[in-house]
Amino acid sequence: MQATSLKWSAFPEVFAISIRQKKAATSRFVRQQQPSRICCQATGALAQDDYPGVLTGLSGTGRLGMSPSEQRVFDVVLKQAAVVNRRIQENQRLNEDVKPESVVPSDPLDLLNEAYLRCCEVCEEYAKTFYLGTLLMTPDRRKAIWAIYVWCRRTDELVDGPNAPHITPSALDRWEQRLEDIFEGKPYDMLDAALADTVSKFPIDIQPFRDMIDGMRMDLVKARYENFDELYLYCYYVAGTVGLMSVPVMGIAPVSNASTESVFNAALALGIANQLTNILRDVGEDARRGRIYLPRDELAQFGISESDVFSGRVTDKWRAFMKNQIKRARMFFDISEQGVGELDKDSRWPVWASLTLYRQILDSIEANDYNNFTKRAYVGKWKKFLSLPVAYVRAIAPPP
Ligand SMILES: CC(C)=CCC/C(C)=C/CC/C(C)=C/CC/C(C)=C/[C@@H]1[C@@H](COP(=O)(O)OP(=O)(O)O)[C@]1(C)CC/C=C(\C)CC/C=C(\C)CCC=C(C)C
Repeated sequence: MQATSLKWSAFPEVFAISIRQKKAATSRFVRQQQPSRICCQATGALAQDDYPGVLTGLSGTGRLGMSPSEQRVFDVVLKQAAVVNRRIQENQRLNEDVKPESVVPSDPLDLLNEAYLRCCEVCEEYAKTFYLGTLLMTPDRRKAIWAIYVWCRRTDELVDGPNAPHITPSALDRWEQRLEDIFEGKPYDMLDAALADTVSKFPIDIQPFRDMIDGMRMDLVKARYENFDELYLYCYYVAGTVGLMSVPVMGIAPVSNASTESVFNAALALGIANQLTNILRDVGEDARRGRIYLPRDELAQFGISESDVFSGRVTDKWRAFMKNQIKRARMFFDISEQGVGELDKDSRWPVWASLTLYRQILDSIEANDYNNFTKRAYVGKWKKFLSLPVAYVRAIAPPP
């Protein structure tokens, strides 16, 4: 495919992204109608015993003992689960066996076809492994995931892309207005049109999208995190939201007995785990941009100052600090693993694949003797390649 460049007319100053070139619900969710059982993620401490909520996983303890950030996020999780549960009830009332209908009408000139094709190309270009995983999903689902991916990528590029220095809060306000328009069925461009179509077909709520934009706002003004609670909120904004956006599309296995809330909770945990891993991998790179995405109080507990982070020396204190951070990221991966098997069977492979690959980055940081200042932790091609069949085997196992 040939490389072309697509400028966004609405945001010419923001960035250009390079591209190589109804029915009611589309997912069938069968839920156990029982009170929500959500884990709370006690964010302050690091020892396993100090995480009363985290390790209870899918049968956790609700609001009790939650930090302010957790409560904020917990409310969004409940709202997302309610949206999905409402759709299930509607479907049951209609007594329909709802089957996904092709989101692409048969008209060969249809712009929607083209819109999804572009989303597909962006996804293939920027996230090859993940793109391969999506090919296993049903056509409707993969198109929807591509559309969500593209919106997330564009949002992230606003603060991380080449035009990031020119981004102002008002540009983000305009981006949010555009989001509202998408949800009202008034897309601004082709890529927006794909998302507008997606959100009209799947029970997806706007809140995680708004929250991701809030995360970008946060990134514009904030370069330090006092404690893990602050960092947790940031991770939710920029990555936990992705999990919440994805579950309504991926669907929950009809044979699953887990509550909708617990599956959303696992998805949230996977986003947090991925973002924490990203942060730990990129400490040196971020420091060179004057940023430290590490809890300041925990650095202090280990006798590490800001200037130590900027000087980038791997000391025993640093190794000890990093061990704890890696342990926390792994806990979030562990929670998320409990939810993957509950997803619809066609959706599990890309999730297992991305989970396995991201998790291995933590191993690679350890293998680099915790030098995340000058050595980039990465998963080699062969390891990546081998992870795919392993993920596949896990994906075909029935829900626990
Ligand atoms: C199947 C699957 C993995 C679906 C998610 C697809 C999707 C919509 C991805 C959007 C990713 C994106 C562009 C997010 C923007 C913000 C951002 C950059 C977040 C970081 C991702 C990695 O980014 P980057 O490309 O910069 O990384 P590299 O430097 O190239 O390594 C994040 C770290 C967050 C990504 C978060 C997720 C993919 C959430 C995953 C959770 C689910 C899919 C839910 C699964 C469900 C259960 C029940 C566990």
